[in-house]
Amino acid sequence: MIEINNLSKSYGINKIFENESITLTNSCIYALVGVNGIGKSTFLNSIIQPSTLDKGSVKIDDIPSTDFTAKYHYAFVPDTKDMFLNLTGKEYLQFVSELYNQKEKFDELLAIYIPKLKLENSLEQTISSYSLGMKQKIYLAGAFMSNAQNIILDEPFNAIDPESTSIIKKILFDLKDTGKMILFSVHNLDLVSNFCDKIIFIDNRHSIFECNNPQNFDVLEKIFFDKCVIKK
Ligand SMILES: Nc1ncnc2c1ncn2[C@@H]1O[C@H](COP(=O)(O)OP(=O)(O)OP(=O)(O)O)[C@@H](O)[C@H]1O
Repeated sequence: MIEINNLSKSYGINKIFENESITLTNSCIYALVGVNGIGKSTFLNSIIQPSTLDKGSVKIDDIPSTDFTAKYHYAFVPDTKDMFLNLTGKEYLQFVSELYNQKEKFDELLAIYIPKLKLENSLEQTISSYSLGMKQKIYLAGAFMSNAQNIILDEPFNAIDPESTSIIKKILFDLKDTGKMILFSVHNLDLVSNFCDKIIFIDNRHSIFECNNPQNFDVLEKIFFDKCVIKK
């Protein structure tokens, strides 16, 4: 569970958020939606980097995000694909496993996620040699294998083919069923119209509002055009 209270954030004179509050509950998949440059990554970074907040507070599983132990309660995959390039895929996953104290379950989780993500033949290669989609999948595998309660993903479906998209959605569903909170940002409404439980919109005035997923692309698109698109 993640509670965000009175979040305010500006970059110089560019005000992104002012006094925004929202609570993200367990056993729920949230998609974060808004036009380019409105503040989706800024919102995600506000959760994981408390020092970047101008004002407000974040609690992760009731622990203030400023407390170091809060870090063990979430796994975050940023939108950059250039992390840990000199490690092999397996070394990266071992590193994440140790970080999150999941060493004992490493082999079991590896056997679950790696075949699903079709990374069996790449584990011994360095991440630098991976394609964009393979990099994305190894970072996602790390998040899944961390067993963190809250999974936060910036554009997880970028560079992912339709087959793997479907597999990753199924994995997220399964993780939700074990009680996890999942939050991800997305540009493509098609991807979420029949997938997540709730949509968090950042509207054209940088206000955050949440709604149940209407499970209908046309309805979702109408909300997006009415509320999120910046009118000239
Ligand atoms: N480090 C920074 N310094 C200055 N301005 C920034 C910085 N990071 C982001 N911004 C600005 O903040 C605004 C929100 O950026 P952010 O990356 O959060 O948007 P986004 O919704 O994730 O965009 P996109 O959909 O294009 O990925 C943009 O106007 C961006 O230019």
